[in-house]
Amino acid sequence: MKPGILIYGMGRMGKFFYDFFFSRGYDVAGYDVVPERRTIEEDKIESYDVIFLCVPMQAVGDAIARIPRSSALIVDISSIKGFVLPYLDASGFDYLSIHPMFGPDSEIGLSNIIVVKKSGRKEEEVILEEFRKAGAVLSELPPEKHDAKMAEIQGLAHFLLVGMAHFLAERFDREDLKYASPIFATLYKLSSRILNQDWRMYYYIQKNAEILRREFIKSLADLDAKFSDEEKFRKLFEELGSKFDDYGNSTLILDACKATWDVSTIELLRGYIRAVDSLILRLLERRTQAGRKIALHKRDRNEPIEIADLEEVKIKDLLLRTSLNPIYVQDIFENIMGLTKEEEYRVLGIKKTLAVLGPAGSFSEEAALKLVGSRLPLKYCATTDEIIKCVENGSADYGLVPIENSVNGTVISVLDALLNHDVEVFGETTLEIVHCLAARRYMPLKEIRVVYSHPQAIAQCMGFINNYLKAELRYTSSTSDAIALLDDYSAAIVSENAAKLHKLYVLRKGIQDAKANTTRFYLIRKKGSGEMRGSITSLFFGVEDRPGALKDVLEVFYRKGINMRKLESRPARTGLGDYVFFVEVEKDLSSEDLRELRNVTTFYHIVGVFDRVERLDLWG
Ligand SMILES: NC(=O)C1=CN([C@@H]2O[C@H](COP(=O)(O)OP(=O)(O)OC[C@H]3O[C@@H](n4cnc5c(N)ncnc54)[C@H](O)[C@@H]3O)[C@@H](O)[C@H]2O)C=CC1
Ligand SMILES: O=C(O)C(=O)Cc1ccc(O)cc1
Repeated sequence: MKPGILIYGMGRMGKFFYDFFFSRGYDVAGYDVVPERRTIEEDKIESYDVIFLCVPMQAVGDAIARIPRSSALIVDISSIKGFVLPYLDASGFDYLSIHPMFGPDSEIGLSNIIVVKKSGRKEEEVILEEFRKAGAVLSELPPEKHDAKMAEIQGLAHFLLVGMAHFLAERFDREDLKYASPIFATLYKLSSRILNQDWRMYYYIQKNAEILRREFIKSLADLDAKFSDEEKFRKLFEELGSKFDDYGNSTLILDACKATWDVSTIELLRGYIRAVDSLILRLLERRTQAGRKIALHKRDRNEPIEIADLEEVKIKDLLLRTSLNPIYVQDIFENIMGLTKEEEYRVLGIKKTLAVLGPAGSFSEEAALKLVGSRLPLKYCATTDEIIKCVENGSADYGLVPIENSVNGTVISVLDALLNHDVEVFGETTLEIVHCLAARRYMPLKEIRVVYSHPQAIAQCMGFINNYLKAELRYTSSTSDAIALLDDYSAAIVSENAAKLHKLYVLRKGIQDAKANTTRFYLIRKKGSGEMRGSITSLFFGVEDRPGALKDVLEVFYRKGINMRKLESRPARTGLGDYVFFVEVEKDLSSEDLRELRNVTTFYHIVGVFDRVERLDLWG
């Protein structure tokens, strides 16, 4: 069970952690002295398992005194521990003290988090693991060492930046930025970033750095002397250069380079866009490079290369942080993730494909994505016969074929093809079929003049059509044809997946008459390409043309207490009245079962032994 999380103090960091946990599916609430920032009132605080204390450092004593006593775990995120831990120690609460080494507008996945004190509570590990999963690097420092390190890391850095701004304030103005170099522009931006935040936190950071700051000022004076002497200067550069050698090719510099431009004319704006595009390209290369490393790392640990749920969370996270059109942003990032994944498949030598009934946006694709996330390239086929042939001839490793629908019954063509091709069933999955009425724009139902769709989809939605629409019905041979024909006064009946893919507006969802409309799919592979294992067996068999022949077979199942889930008869194609039977039984048939079957059939052919599959195991 995920712990319920209360954010106490909904300012900059509070809002950050609220969004962070919210997008990961936690029950999160916010409380603040400012009533408009609250999502709950004070009397509900007690019901949360974890309280993130996100008030300013000077308010910690007061805040902790006001929090109703409970068994909640407090999480302290303050910048300087010496000022706040005494209050937490005296409070009687269990607490976890961490220092997120990033501001609210930074990326947690590129950041460090220092763990300063742990209480040993189990909620602690859940939270820390969530940070790790997001990509943060966790390290540990006890409180005193933490504060000493922060004097160096933040105290000195902020001092230098504010010092530079202070010194230049009278002699430098914005206009001069047109002369800026990348290094200057970066420093200038960092000073502005600090100076435009609440001064109190920076004051506490400096208060913690007072002694070090004095030492630093003294060392600057010594340095001045070294800077005036060529030999001393050379020596200093060489010594320090060999110690500080992590320069790399920082994108901060790349960013600052063009960001100093005064982008007021159209030519400069065009140039600016070119620079941004090239920056995006460099970043995409880096993302792919990182993906490549992750893929190799995961292969060594025998882990699946991508977890689809994690991608969804990543995209949700991004959408929370932008006011750009979410449909485009989602699309762009799905593509970016696809790009990285393609690279991962390439480095790992994964060429496996899963053949499904296309085109993109089909129900079959939806079922496939449930099984493989986007870990496996899909091959879109025009017919189920094509899928089965692709699997048989090796041009696809796996296939997904619909075997029955709760409304329309067995898919006969698939059944027949399974008997006649060298493929085997190694799993099954089901998909709830939900039809949507979708259009190119939002419109009231009465404005729709034409509805396009596949005859089967229209047949499944006649109740809704008769009750709510006054539109002409036009049949198309596929969902994509229906979508291609749309204009501003027509709608199409399509899956939600297809509506999303084609950026259509979903006017109504779930318009099918039978509210439980489920399709069952078989996962197939080339015959003999894997172990046959599972609790369900599918088989064809033939019987002699005499009374009671089928009964004898069914009796074998009956006698052995083997439950039958499906029975179909198909013409044997050897003459009128000759039949082949297809059954699914709930057992992995033993050699003894098969021996008995042999006695009562003219032939039998096992198509598969399998279980229900939730995720397709790529490494198996
Ligand atoms: N801003 C930053 O870059 C970072 C801040 N931190 C730490 O995070 C903590 C919070 O900082 P920010 O989010 O920047 O502050 P902030 O000033 O943006 O937000 C503080 C929030 O707490 C509320 N508040 C004040 N007193 C309160 C009280 N007694 N009870 C309830 N709510 C109260 C305020 O109304 C405000 O909404 C500080 O301990 C800071 O050192 C840590 C890392 C980075
Ligand atoms: O972005 C930076 O470099 C910061 O320094 C932001 C920051 C401010 C306060 C903290 O306690 C941690 C990080």
